[in-house]
Amino acid sequence: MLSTLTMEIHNHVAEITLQSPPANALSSHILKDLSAELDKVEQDASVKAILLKGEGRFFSAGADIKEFTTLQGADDYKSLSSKGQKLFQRIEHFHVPVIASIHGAALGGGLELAMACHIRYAAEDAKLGLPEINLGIIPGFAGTQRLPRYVGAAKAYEMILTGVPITGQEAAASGLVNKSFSAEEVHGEASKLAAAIAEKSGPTIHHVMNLVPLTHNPQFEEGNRAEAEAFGDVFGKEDAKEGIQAFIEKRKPDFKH
Ligand SMILES: C/C=C/C(=O)SCCNC(=O)CCNC(=O)[C@H](O)C(C)(C)COP(=O)(O)OP(=O)(O)OC[C@H]1O[C@@H](n2cnc3c(N)ncnc32)[C@H](O)[C@@H]1OP(=O)(O)O
Repeated sequence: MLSTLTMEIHNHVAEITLQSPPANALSSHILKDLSAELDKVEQDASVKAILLKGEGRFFSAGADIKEFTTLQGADDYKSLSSKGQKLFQRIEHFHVPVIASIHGAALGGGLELAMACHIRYAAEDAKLGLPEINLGIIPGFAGTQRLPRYVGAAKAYEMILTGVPITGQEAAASGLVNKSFSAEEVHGEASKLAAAIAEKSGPTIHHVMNLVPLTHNPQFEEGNRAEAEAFGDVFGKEDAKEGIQAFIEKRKPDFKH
C-alpha cells in the first residue's frame, strides 16, 4: 500500500507530514501509519519534539467520509470512534511534545488530531472546526471532550452545533491555537519552535510531558466512552446516511428528523 505520510528526523526533531491527497483525510490506513511512526519515535531516544503538518491544501479535512460508506453496523461505527480516540489519547500522553502546524483546514478529525497535540500554530486564514453536524453525525475522536477545554463550553456548543469553522486568527484569540501566522510563515515558525524545544534537556522535557496531563479532567475517559456510544448511535440513523451521501454527491443534505 502507498505510504500516507513521511517522517524525517533532524537535530532531535521528528517531522511528520501527512501526505494523503486531496484532503489528508484520516482513513484507517493513515491512522495506522501515524501510529507506526509514533512506535519508531518511541524507539529513538534522540527525538525531543515532533512537528506534525500536512502536505497539499490542508492540514487535514477530517475522517475519511468516503470510507464511512464501507462501515457496517453499530460495532463498526463505535470502533471507528474508539480507535481514533485511543490514538489521539496516545499522542496527548506522548513523552515528547507534538506541535501541530495547521494550514488550509483542520476540520472534524483533523481538528481533533490537532487538539490532541500539545502546541498548535495555525495560518491566519486556516479553517478550524467540527462540521460533523452537517453530515448528520457528531464528532467522534474526542472533539466533544477536548474543544470545550480550549475554547470554553459556550463557544464549543456554538462550533459543534452550527458546524461553522473559525479562522486561525480567531482560533488564536479564543485559545484553540497558541498563535497564528501568515500562511507562508506558519510551518517555518512551528519548525523554529520545535528546534528551540529540542535544544532543552530530554529528561526535563519528559517530566513536563508527564506532569501537565495530571491537570486534565478525570472524567475524560468516561466522556470519550460516552462520545463513542453516541457516535455509534447517530451513525446508524437515516440522517447520517443522508448527510454522508449528500457530501459525496456534493449537495445540501435533506435531514428528515
Ligand atoms: C470521527 C471523525 C469524524 C469526522 O472527521 S467527519 C469529517 C469531518 N470533516 C468534514 O466534514 C470536512 C469535509 N470537507 C469539506 O468541508 C471541504 O472538502 C473542505 C472545506 C475541506 C474543502 O472544500 P473545497 O475547497 O471546496 O474542496 P472540495 O472539493 O470539497 O474537497 C477537495 C477534495 O477533497 C475531498 N474531501 C474533503 N474532505 C474530505 C473528507 N473528510 N473525507 C474524504 N474526502 C474529503 C473532496 O471529496 C474532494 O474530492 P474530489 O476532488 O475527489 O471531489
